[in-house]
Amino acid sequence: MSRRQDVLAGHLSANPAQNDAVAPFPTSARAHRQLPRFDATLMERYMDPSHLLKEEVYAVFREHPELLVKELEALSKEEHRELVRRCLRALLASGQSPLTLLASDPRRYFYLGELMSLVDLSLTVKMGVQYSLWGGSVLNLGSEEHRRRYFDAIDRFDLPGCFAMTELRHGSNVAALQTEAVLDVETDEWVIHTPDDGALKWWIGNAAEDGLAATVFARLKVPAASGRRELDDHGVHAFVVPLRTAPGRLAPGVDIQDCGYKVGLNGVDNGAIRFTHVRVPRGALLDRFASVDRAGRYSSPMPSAAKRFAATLGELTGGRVGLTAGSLGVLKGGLTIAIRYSAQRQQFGPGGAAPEVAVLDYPSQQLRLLPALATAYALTFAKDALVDKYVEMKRTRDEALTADVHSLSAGLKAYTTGFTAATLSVCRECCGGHGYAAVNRLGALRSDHDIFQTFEGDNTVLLQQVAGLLLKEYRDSFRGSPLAASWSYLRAALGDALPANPLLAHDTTPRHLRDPRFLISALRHRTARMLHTVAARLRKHTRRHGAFKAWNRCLLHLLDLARAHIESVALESMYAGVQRCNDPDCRSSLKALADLFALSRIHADILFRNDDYLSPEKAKAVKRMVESLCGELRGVAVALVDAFGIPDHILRAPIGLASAQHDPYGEYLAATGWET
Ligand SMILES: Cc1cc2nc3c(=O)[nH]c(=O)nc-3n(C[C@H](O)[C@H](O)[C@H](O)COP(=O)(O)OP(=O)(O)OC[C@H]3O[C@@H](n4cnc5c(N)ncnc54)[C@H](O)[C@@H]3O)c2cc1C
Repeated sequence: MSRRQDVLAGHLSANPAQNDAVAPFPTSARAHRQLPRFDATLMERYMDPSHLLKEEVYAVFREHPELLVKELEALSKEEHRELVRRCLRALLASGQSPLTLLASDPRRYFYLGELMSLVDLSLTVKMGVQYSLWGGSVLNLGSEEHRRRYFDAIDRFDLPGCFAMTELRHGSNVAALQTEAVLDVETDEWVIHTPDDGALKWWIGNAAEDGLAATVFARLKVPAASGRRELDDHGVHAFVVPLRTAPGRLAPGVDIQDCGYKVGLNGVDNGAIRFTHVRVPRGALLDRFASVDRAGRYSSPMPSAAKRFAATLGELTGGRVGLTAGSLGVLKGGLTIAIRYSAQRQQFGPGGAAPEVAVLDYPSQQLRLLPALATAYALTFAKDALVDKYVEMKRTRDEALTADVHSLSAGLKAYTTGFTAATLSVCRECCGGHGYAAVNRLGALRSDHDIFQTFEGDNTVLLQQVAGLLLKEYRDSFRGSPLAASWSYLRAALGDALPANPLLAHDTTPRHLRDPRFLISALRHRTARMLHTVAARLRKHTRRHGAFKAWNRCLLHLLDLARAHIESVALESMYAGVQRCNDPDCRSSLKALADLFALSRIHADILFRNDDYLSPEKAKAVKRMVESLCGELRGVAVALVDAFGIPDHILRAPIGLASAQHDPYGEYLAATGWET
């Protein structure tokens, strides 16, 4: 035995599972109740009523296996971009019309984005740019005339386009953008101009190679109403501007540079754009919220510039809903790979004739993967509820619902993408060394997905918008205004923002700990308490330091508040989903997942102890219950990821395939070039 093996052997014998010769299974101290087995197909149908679309679009890739490359990161950016174009064209040729879906059946549109995320995230993002952003801006910010002119060509990808908002110097602070659109009243044209390098449009998807046109966000300037020589600056508005006169040929006054290789998503052609006095007709202004007449007079149906700006950005919520769905697709893929692999990967055992233990039997592995699985389910229910609200908002144009969807889409996008990014690293670690092989995809998924936390609203900035809206609702609640649907729980909870009653704070019985009424009210209590205290802190600091400084003094508290709110909303969506499920076996697993989601959040947040909402014994009981639920769910964990219904030809990671459950290493050996 070499010295290295010797040291290793010494280390191994200290492993409690190895030493526990009497009862090696389960590997945790307690035996767990077993959840009833359920039919994974039934669960899939329950979770995913649109599975027919899944079969339809995944069939395209079964018929064209050449579109499914194993190691996308080995392609040059040019090869990868070409592959993405071919995938998109194959989808369109199969009869999909993404922009039509976005306009008339958003549920299916968002689902399509989620489905494409495991084909190739570059494809999801390319489609997001083309349809949610470029198409969405024309649809939602333009008039009927704009829609008539561009809709079909965008849908067919005959008019690839961009959403050119971000500049070199400003991303999150959209109001500070510097690109100009000045009206030349004599020629009745806008002059689009980049005043300095800080205003170069940067990171613009579809710009480097394909984009023929773009929705450009620029400061609208018209001759001053007073008739003086200077211009009135009405702030940032959206304009349709041609970028190329034909593929490969830039329009006059337009310069574009490729943003080059990125950390991921190299199948998307991001570019930087300079405009030098580019002239477009006055009708190029997307004029749903503001228009300018032939004489150069500006008017807007909105009561204030701030409201107009908010309405303009608010119309772009569809992109965030799409990113939430795409991020969930990746989360489900990562968990499918890690959980299936962990269920068949064996390391160590009690010795003798007993087999080695599957790594998923170790409580440490369970604690890393199963609360994450519970979260994936909770966020799926929350996303479905958001999509329903989005559909309803589009139908009714109700103002309160619009505010609700705006805030929920911002919060869920931030929470989901942050959670997925963190969980992909956990999944990689849980697969050990083989998780690091490119062919097993976790690395590429992690790199490609990472930027979901930043684009279409940086997560830290988005969470602040959620906190801001919560505070507004809080203030309104004192004025007796009705609360929007997602916040309505706060009215009851605000009265309950004081420490819990001592009897409840000490109840450690399993029945109580797994009672949805307790779990929902615990998360509600936390949000209400945070809201109450941060509102008081803000009031105090604002008097002394002014609003901007006061906000930033409370910033961490505000971010916690927004996350707490999203967790409350997700839990309530999930319990509603548990109740709707008719199959008792599926329902038992869903209920266990919901309980685990809630209890793991309570366990992780010291506020519940600081607040005496939980006594010390109850906090320990919560921890034990989290571990116990992980043990219970272990038996159905593989079925729960099978129910995500990701076909092997789409998942492609050899260690995570359904077929690898019968032959753990066969696919992997074949993928790495070994004959078996
Ligand atoms: C691959 C890729 C594709 C993209 N595609 C497009 C596209 O097609 N069209 C487009 O217009 N843009 C696009 N973008 C740009 C993207 O939308 C911006 O990067 C994003 O909005 C963030 O802006 P920023 O980069 O200026 O970051 P910044 O706002 O400068 O953020 C930097 C850091 O500061 C923090 N921060 C900023 N403000 C605050 C605050 N108030 N409080 C606390 N912290 C704060 C952020 O959390 C972050 O950590 C893309 C970017 C990438 C990388």
